[in-house]
Amino acid sequence: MTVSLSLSDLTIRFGGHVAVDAVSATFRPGELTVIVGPNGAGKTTCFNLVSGQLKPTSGQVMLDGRDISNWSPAARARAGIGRAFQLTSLFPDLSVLENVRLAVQAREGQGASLWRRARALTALRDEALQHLADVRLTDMAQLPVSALPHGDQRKLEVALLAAMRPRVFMFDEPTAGMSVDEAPAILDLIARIKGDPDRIVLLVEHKMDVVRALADRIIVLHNGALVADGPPDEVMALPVVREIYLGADAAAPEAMA
Ligand SMILES: Nc1ncnc2c1ncn2[C@@H]1O[C@H](COP(=O)(O)OP(=O)(O)OP(=O)(O)O)[C@@H](O)[C@H]1O
Repeated sequence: MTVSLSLSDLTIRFGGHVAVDAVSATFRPGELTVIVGPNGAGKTTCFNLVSGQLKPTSGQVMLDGRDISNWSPAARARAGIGRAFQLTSLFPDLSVLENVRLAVQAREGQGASLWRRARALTALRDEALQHLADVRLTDMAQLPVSALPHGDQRKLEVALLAAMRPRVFMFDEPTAGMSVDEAPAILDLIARIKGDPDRIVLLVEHKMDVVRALADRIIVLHNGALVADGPPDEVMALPVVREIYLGADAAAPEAMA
């Protein structure tokens, strides 16, 4: 079934503060949408509402035509909404490869008979190795997760997400804290994922070079509200967006980099 995801008047209040304010948007498969906005604009809160860490005060998150606004994060993950794992939820003493293999196995489920499962172990391992190769972590496969440097931990988070094969991929600043040498591994993988016509990809990102490289569409949040939504060139040229990023004396668009 083709995946569909939409937000309808999505709103959350924390006391008197409206962190996400009546946001409506429909996301299309085969499209990568970047959510941008200044610090405190509501980007991460919006992600939390989609992945289930938060429930809206009003409005809906709709997946495949069903209102999932009050579903748990686990139920949403089973329905295909995938957000990068926090490494704290992994098995830190197991190897990098074992962790990815377990993620692939979890996706495949436990239905097969014992001998078929035994035969499938090689296939699971091969797929896990491929996910590691995709984020250029092959050399780290045998290390315990706890021994990975920060940048490699971020890569592993993405490899684990890819192993789950979600229908909606959610990346929250996936290259934050990475060196310039490390980031391309992640960006190349996201570029490949967004080429899949059956996946929706959502990205929260501050770095404008990453936004430019990957975005099919940009949504701008400001004070919790959606103030712009459309193709990157059009959105970045809008006076309201230039004002948010640059102040009233908006200069050339390059200054947004
Ligand atoms: N659990 C919470 N309780 C109270 N206020 C919250 C909570 N979570 C977020 N907020 C507030 O909601 C607003 C939006 O925060 P959010 O983290 O979503 O912004 P953001 O756009 O992701 O910012 P950044 O780019 O700095 O990560 C902020 O004013 C924040 O302080």
